[in-house]
Amino acid sequence: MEAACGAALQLSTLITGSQPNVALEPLNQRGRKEYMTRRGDFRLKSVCTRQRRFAFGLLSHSCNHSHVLESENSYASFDEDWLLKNKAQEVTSYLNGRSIFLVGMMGSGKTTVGRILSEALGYSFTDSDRSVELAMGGTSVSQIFEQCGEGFFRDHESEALRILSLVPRQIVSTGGGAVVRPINWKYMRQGITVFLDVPLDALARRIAAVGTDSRPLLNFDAGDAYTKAFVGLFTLTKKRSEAYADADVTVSLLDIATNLRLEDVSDITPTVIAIEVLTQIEKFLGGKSGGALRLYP
Ligand SMILES: Nc1ncnc2c1ncn2[C@@H]1O[C@H](COP(=O)(O)OP(=O)(O)O)[C@@H](O)[C@H]1O
Ligand SMILES: O=C(O)C1=C[C@@H](OP(=O)(O)O)[C@@H](O)[C@H](O)C1
Repeated sequence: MEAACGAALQLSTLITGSQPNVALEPLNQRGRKEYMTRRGDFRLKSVCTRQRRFAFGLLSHSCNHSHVLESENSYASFDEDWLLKNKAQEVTSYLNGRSIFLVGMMGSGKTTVGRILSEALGYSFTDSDRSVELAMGGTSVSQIFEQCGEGFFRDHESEALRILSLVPRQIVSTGGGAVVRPINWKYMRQGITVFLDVPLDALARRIAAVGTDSRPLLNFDAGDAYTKAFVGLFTLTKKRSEAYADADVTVSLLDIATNLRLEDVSDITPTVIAIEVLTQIEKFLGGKSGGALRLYP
């Protein structure tokens, strides 16, 4: 590994992101939620297991369930995936091939949401951490930190982003610390930068669920997984919040939850977050900021 620390990056391996063929797996019990309007309010309710296709009263669905649309209560629901596809189609022309760089803290969903976006847009998906690992012959990020130090990892992360910035039509999930180096912004600004803003408590819960082993900056000796994650993320957030705010677009889970009248951001599915990413990008690029396919009023 000592030798590997000094080895030059194998640049050719850096741009081999996986292709957009990833199936969306439900992340919680609610899975594929459906959103219902009731006199303009949105409520979450599962009404039918088959595909529905309508939004806000513009009915065009293939489900015979009798309560999908009720004129008295103005019920209408739509399928998240259908909405995502339509939004992706709308945004494609505005993007004009530009890549999307997702930034945000560890656990903010850059990889999960990024894969969904790549599939919807027909873009390739690359995780910059995986690019660094590939360039280091498969050595994990944790091992690189342990054996070569954070500075070494950051140098290779910058090189990975430089190369990735040359490639159009891709979704890049960046490492949480990529925003701290100004040079990385130069690379990421070749595309559109999107900050996934997730409350600390939700981040810590997500990371605690999978453990801190693969995240060296959160892997302290003391405390349970949630406490380690929360304390580590809290410290890092203080140092990074200004940098994240430099992203072209911010997608705030708290804002989405407020608009959808959800009590807990954990109830927001990755697909809904992906839709909001596209909506905000469209707004940023001067599109019609939602138009007929808005997620909420
Ligand atoms: N919207 C979400 N709701 C619930 N869990 C999520 C959501 N997005 C991501 N997760 C989970 O959180 C963890 C971290 O997500 P990940 O996409 O790997 O984040 P990042 O790439 O930003 O570190 C994973 O276990 C993932 O399944
Ligand atoms: O926040 C950070 O400094 C880091 C985030 C990690 O990536 P994810 O954000 O994908 O977990 C990885 O790059 C490394 O452990 C450092």
